[in-house]
Amino acid sequence: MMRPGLDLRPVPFRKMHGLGNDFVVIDARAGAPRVTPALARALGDRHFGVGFDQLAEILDPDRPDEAARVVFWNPDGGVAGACGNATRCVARLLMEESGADALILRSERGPLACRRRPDGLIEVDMGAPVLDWTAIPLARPADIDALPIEGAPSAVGMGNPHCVFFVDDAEAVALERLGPAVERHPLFPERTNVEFVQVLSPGRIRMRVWERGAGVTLACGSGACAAAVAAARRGLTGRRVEVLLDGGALQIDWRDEGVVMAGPAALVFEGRLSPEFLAGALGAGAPAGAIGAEAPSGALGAGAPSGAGGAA
Ligand SMILES: N[C@@H](CCC[C@H](N)C(=O)O)C(=O)O
Repeated sequence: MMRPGLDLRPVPFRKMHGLGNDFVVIDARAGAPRVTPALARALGDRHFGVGFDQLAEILDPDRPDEAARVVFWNPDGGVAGACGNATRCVARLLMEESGADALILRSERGPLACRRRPDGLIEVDMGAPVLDWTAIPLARPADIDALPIEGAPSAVGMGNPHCVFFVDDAEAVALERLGPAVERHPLFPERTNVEFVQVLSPGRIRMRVWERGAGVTLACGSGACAAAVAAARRGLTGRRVEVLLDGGALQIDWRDEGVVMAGPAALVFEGRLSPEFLAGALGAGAPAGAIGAEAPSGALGAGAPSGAGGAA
């Protein structure tokens, strides 16, 4: 039921995916109202909302050489510092909009150079891996190539934390049981994404993933980058690998300039969030500048990072 006197307008959105890692994309450029943690949680509900693994919010750039800023929300209402698959989706949209074959997006972790390859795949330089325990972050000093956790996983940061286990058979891993336990392991003060990796050959790995703030997903771009870095550091693979995920394959190349990921980006549908849904999602109201605010001002709404234990 809509609150009396609340004037909400439908909010356009797109549904996209990269290898089945699915996203709602909201364009909040040009002073359009901002996403709030409450909206992200309501919209992320696959029964009462639209459902997504992440919500990508596109914002105006603050540098002339960049196309846009992008904020990634998890369905728990927290903000993630990186999302490789959603970065490709946003890059595809903005390349189609501008006609360019290359552009720079900025996320919480910094600039991300994106380009469309001749084979149609979208390539993103995800930046250098974070290998310093304080920055991943870990709660205390530890060997990042053999953490003091059963199974001796690796820790790698890609703008978000990842805990990578090497296993003999990725299909046999009890992801739904182990994922949530490792996500909240005390060694990871901001929680962590969890990857289980089976090395198939020096150029190919199989990976299954449990995402922080989202659960089991069909693919994770930053996780594939982290897994490739962890495997190469252990000498199990070269620096160029194909990563086989439940939703398909990503190509990862750990170069001097950064970890470069290539994969598809698909548009599924476009829609509009109804005023009725927005009123229910926003409950007692939204802050100025946010979707559902009665007098949008363009002010930035801020969500707590998923790592800070969820959003307000
Ligand atoms: N699906 C993403 C990663 C999403 C972020 C993650 N859940 C987090 O909280 O860090 C990807 O493709 O990288």
